[in-house]
Amino acid sequence: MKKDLELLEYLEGFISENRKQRFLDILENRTKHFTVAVEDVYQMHNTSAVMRSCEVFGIQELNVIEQKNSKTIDKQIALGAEKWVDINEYSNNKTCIDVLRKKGYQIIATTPHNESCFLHEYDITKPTALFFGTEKEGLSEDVMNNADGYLKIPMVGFTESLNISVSAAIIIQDLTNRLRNSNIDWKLTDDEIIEKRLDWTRKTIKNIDFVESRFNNEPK
Ligand SMILES: C[S@@+](CC[C@H](N)C(=O)[O-])C[C@H]1O[C@@H](n2cnc3c(N)ncnc32)[C@H](O)[C@@H]1O
Repeated sequence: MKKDLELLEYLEGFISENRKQRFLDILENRTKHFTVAVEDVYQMHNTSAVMRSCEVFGIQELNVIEQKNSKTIDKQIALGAEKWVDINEYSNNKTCIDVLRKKGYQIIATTPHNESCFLHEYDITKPTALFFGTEKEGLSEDVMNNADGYLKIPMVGFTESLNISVSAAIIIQDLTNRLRNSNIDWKLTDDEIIEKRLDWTRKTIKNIDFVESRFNNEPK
């Protein structure tokens, strides 16, 4: 971590004060208390729109399960969000569930069908991984059967469901808003903040490889 801090200090010399401050301000609002997982969402624009909502509302990690398709991100829809959100990719839904459980998340399947919990009644105390499914089939049986709970946005119209990215935006906005107004310890740790500052600063400097090699070759 000491070396990371020295490197960060060095690299921050190559970006503006405004940029540095913007990173700090945004990181103040980032959280890993909630994470989002999308399962086999073959339409790239939907995954990209979900990622954009994660970025805008401060969710730092997006988990992408792709058992059937290869490309997941449409950069024209993501509008650069892919640069600031961490994407964890999985080729298997069970692995994704296992990894997230080990990290301490409860697995919550979002679904228009199951009425076990309405969005506004959801207890936000525990770290939660929110799973979203495809337009046609929704979430797989694997995820539905392994979930610790189900979450539903109440609907009063004729149509059976919302679009995945619309439902993700509604759920993420509601839950992160409640989180920010709670006493829950939801912020990134100091070490996580340093790691992201380093990552984002690296992504901002054009000739980063050259700049970093100069730091590494300097006598310490
Ligand atoms: C178009 S819906 C899938 C509909 C699919 N025919 C089904 O039976 O689940 C796509 C995804 O959006 C989310 N979703 C849609 N409407 C929702 C609602 N009212 N509450 C919670 N999630 C919803 C779920 O993650 C769902 O898997």
